[in-house]
Amino acid sequence: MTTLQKRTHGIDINALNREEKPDAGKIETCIKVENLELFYGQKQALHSINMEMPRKKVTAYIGPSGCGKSTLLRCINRMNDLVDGVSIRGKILLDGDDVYDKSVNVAALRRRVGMVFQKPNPFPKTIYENVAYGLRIQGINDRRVLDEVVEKSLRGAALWDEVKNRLNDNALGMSGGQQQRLVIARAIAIEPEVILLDEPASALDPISTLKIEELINELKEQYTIVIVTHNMQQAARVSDYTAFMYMGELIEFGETSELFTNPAKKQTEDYITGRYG
Ligand SMILES: Nc1ncnc2c1ncn2[C@@H]1O[C@H](COP(=O)(O)OP(=O)(O)OP(=O)(O)O)[C@@H](O)[C@H]1O
Repeated sequence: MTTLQKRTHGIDINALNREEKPDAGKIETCIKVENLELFYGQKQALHSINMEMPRKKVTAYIGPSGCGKSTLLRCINRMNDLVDGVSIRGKILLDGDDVYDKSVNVAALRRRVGMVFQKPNPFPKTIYENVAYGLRIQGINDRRVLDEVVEKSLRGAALWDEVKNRLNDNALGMSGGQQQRLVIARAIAIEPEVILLDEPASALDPISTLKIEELINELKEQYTIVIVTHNMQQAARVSDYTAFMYMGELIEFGETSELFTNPAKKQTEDYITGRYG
């Protein structure tokens, strides 16, 4: 083991040296970021970001507080459009089409790119209606269709067995970890292509965190996942690719196993070995 590996703060390097490299097989780009710059008013929060996130893989954004991780994540489904005074230059291509193109229907984009936030945000409705919500607003009210989607989505979010006998209970009565999986079920019910997770486990206890991490591992069979996390161990455990950001710049992007064991940049090494951040 190299000195660097010893210093990577408990990150299980052996787990990273997976036999199956993420690049085994064909890698297709799902999301391509080209020269992306973002300003909050006069303040520049993202500086010429370029990266390609592979399809059906997990990409993690890491970096110290305020480096722009959430800002970059929120560009992918244009959540930043809702912030006053934001201006954005550059492109984000989803399957080759620029999400910032004038012709893009933002509601349709957000159906393709679901999002889960740090704090679970179920609606004050039943468990069933939380999951059915996205279909209902598309005008789908056929009970058989809804039943099927609700069950499939709750199974997909590893929650079905825990809630199948209480689907009509209010979702606000669930534990935080269950609520977060419910919100993931709500996101997958409308069959998005991409799921954005903004620190999805930071408000949860260790067991719920583990469940979310296992779930992420299962979800990448079907979805392209981008996750913001403060927790480097979590990035190392759940992601195939990692982007290290610092002060609005993308410092390094690559396979997680490579970035954590053999970072190309001194700044990345300093961060993952805990010298700053
Ligand atoms: N709505 C906003 N208006 C103005 N400035 C903002 C806004 N949101 C974020 N910023 C600023 O943009 C920069 C990047 O913030 P962002 O939240 O993207 O960073 P982050 O890496 O996700 O941080 P954290 O890990 O603390 O959540 C920070 O300087 C922040 O203060």
